[in-house]
Amino acid sequence: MNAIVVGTRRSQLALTQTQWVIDRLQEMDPNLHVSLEKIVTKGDRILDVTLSKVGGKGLFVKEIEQALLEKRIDFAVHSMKDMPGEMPDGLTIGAIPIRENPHDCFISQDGRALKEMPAGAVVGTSSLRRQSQILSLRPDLVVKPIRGNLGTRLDKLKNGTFDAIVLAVAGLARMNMSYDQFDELSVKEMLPAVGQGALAIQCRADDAALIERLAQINHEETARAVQAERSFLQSFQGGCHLPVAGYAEWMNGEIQLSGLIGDPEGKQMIYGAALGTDPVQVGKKLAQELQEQGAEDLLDRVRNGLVG
Ligand SMILES: NCc1[nH]cc(CCC(=O)O)c1CC(=O)O
Repeated sequence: MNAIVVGTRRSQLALTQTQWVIDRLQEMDPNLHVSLEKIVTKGDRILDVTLSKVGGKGLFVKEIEQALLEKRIDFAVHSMKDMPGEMPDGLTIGAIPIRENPHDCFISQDGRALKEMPAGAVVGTSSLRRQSQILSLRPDLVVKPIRGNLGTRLDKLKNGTFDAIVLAVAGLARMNMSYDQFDELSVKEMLPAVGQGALAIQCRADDAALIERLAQINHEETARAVQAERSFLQSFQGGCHLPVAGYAEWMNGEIQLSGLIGDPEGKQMIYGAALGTDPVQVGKKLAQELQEQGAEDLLDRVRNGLVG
C-alpha cells in the first residue's frame, strides 16, 4: 500500500506547500506514490468580502475535512494559521513540519518602509490583527480591506489600488518570490498570527501507517511552539477573526510566548508574555495574564462592533 491521496486547495500557495510536503515524504521513501486531489473551499469562493465579516470558522478547511472523513483523500496540508481550534472527531494533525519565517512584511509600491510612508497612504490588509498593529504604529495611515490570493494582492499593489500591503513572509518565501524592497517587520512592530509560517498536516486519527510516516517530518520544536500559541488563542472565543496575535520561541530550553490583543483602530493594546516548558500551560498562563489586563472586555467591544 504505497499510494496515498493528498487533498489540496487550488491556490498557488496551497499547491506549493502540498508539493513541499510530498517532496519531504518522498525523500524518506522514494517508492511512495502520491496523487493530488484538488478541492475548492468556501474561503476560495468568497472573493470580495472581508473574511472577518463573513465570520464562520475554518473557511478554508471544512470541505477538506469532509473529504478526509469520507476517505476521498488521506491527508491534507494546511497553513496552520487557517486551522480552527477544534477539529472534527476522527481527524488529527499527523505532523507539523519545521516553521518558515514567521514574520509579516510591509510591501509598498515605491519601496518605502512602514516608517517612511506619507500620511494618508492606503494600506491593504483584511486582517484585524495587522490593521490594529499598523494603526497603532502609524495612526495617520488608512487601512482598507484586500482579498484574493498572493498573486492577486500583489497585482492590486502594482496597479495602484493600494500604496502598500502587508503579507506573511512565509507565503512569499515558499513561492520563491523575493522582494528586495520589502520591509520585514520585527515581532515588536508586528506580532505574528498564531501558527503563522507553520504547516499542519491533517489526516484520519486511525490511519496508523500514515501517522507513522508523517511523524518523520514532524518538527518537535515547531509543534510545541505552535501548541502554546494555539492554547493561548483557544482561550478566546472566535479567536482567528479577532485582532489577536501570538508567537512562541524557544529560549534556553523554555517556550517564550508573547501575545497581544488590540482594537481595530490600534488605540488600545493589551500585551503580555509567559515562559514555561508545558505548551498548553504556557498558553493558558498568558491568556490569564491578558484577561487580568481586561482582554475580554476589549474583545467584547470588538465583537459587538463586528456585528453592526
Ligand atoms: N490568511 C491567508 C494566509 N494563510 C497562510 C498564509 C501564508 C503564510 C503562513 O503560512 O502563515 C496566508 C497569506 C498571508 O497571510 O499573507
